Amino acid sequence: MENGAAKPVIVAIDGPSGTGKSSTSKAVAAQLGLSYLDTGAQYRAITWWMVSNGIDIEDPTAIAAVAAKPEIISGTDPANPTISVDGTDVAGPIRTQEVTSKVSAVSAVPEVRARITELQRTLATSAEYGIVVEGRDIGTTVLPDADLKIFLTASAEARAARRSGELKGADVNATREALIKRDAADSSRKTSPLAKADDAVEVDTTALTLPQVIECVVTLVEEKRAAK
Ligand SMILES: Nc1ncnc2c1ncn2[C@@H]1O[C@H](COP(=O)(O)OP(=O)(O)OP(=O)(O)O)[C@@H](O)[C@H]1O
Ligand SMILES: Nc1ccn([C@H]2C[C@H](O)[C@@H](COP(=O)(O)O)O2)c(=O)n1
Repeated sequence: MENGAAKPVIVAIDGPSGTGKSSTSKAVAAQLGLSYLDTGAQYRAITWWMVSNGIDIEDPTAIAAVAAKPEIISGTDPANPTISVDGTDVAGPIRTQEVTSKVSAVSAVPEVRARITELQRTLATSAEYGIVVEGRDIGTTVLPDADLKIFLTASAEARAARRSGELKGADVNATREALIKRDAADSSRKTSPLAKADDAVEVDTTALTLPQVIECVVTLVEEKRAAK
């Protein structure tokens, strides 16, 4: 891994669920010696905390009132990304069906977004060699001055097939409907919705293998680095 005197590079990778953001971002960051931040994990972590503390997920005012309480810490090593809430490792619990079904409602609350956005900007600006940050609003809101913005897409069918393979035997149609529902909620919220930045490079991953997507993004990052 060669970092030399390279200037830090900030890469924003956004897109709907199951388009390959986490797999691609982690691999690109590892290959180029950059930090990695999974912002979805942060929204899942705060959702897990709300559920664990009996906060009514249907009540945005109740969520807003306690949004500042949990201490969320993200580890940004792409070889070992971590996430903790008030000192507890929540990497497993944040992936449950319950958290997945509630995360869109919690992440739509402006006070939650303001809190998490601040954490994301702090991590991005402190990454010594640069960082790959993946999510839904990174290129549009969190890091509008990112050196490179990528927007990954894929057909709902391809995304559902990938997820069902991951969940071993999950029904593809039910998975597809759940993905579509979550994307619709994330795209239609008022504050900082899932959206492609005007200056993002769109990469349709439907017919690409994961190594092909990684290679494509690594090439784009290297071009940006060379031009810095
Ligand atoms: N191009 C690809 N071809 C085949 N499978 C892929 C491809 N990209 C990612 N995958 C697989 O699809 C699944 C979902 O990928 P990943 O978790 O990276 O997506 P994501 O966009 O981060 O999803 P989410 O937003 O829901 O967290 C994983 O099992 C991953 O290995
Ligand atoms: N920048 C982000 C990242 C994530 N979210 C919300 C919306 C997603 O449905 C949820 C979980 O993300 P995932 O783990 O599936 O990538 O978190 C967001 O609003 N903004």
